Amino acid sequence: MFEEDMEVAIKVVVIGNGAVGKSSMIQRYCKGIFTKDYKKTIGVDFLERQIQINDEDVRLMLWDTAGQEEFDAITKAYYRGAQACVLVFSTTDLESFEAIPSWREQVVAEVGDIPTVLVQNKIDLLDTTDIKNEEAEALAKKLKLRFYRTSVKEDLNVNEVFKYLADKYLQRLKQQTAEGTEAVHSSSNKIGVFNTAGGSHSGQKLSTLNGGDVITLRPNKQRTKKTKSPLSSCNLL
Ligand SMILES: Nc1nc2c(ncn2[C@@H]2O[C@H](COP(=O)(O)OP(=O)(O)OP(=O)(O)O)[C@@H](O)[C@H]2O)c(=O)[nH]1
Repeated sequence: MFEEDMEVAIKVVVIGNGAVGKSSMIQRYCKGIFTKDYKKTIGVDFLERQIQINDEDVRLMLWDTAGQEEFDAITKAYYRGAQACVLVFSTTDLESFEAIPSWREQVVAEVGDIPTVLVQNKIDLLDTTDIKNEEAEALAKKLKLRFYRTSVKEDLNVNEVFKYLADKYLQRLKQQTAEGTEAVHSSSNKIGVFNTAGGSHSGQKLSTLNGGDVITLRPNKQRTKKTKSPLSSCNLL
């Protein structure tokens, strides 16, 4: 479907109140680890992982935004250019559940209706929850979002969340391609393909990564035919 040697890169923002497990989820997915310590995210972190969806190489760039209000101004800027979104609340934090509609509104206001999932994390602690299953499901239905229950601690359903998003994103991309849409977009909230040549993004300008104004499609000269370990492409930037 896509030209050979093209690589699809998707900027995914992981959003939700503080301490719901956003950083842990990204670490689990990209590095395969879980730590009990809570270290509040300051501003924004970014990890990446490469996966294959139907023989297509997809690079997921996972942006970890702080859930704390004091970082609002910084994190808002990082929504720009997001192409998929994980909205997370915690099984043990009713407020984080109640905050989901406003997080969703904020995302839609910044980047439009991008592929999004609703995630209830920490389901290993279901015994202590004040959030009823039916309520969570009703919210997902109301927001028209796929709903996953995860335990980052037990490594439950984390892969599924990101696979679903990548799938959904590719479907939309293919649909646009089939409709003859240009793959170069001038608006940050449209679907596009990043030029990922160069491997790590640390040298790139943030304006490009952030969905600055232009997302271009170019050959990725660094791509090899070798099969990579899924965890080998994780870089902490
Ligand atoms: N029991 C349990 N604890 C978890 C799970 N996921 C994360 N935690 C713990 O929850 C705490 C907060 O996790 P973080 O990943 O730092 O939360 P965050 O959402 O990134 O927090 P901010 O950076 O403040 O936005 C940590 O102590 C984690 O170890 C889980 O699935 N189960």
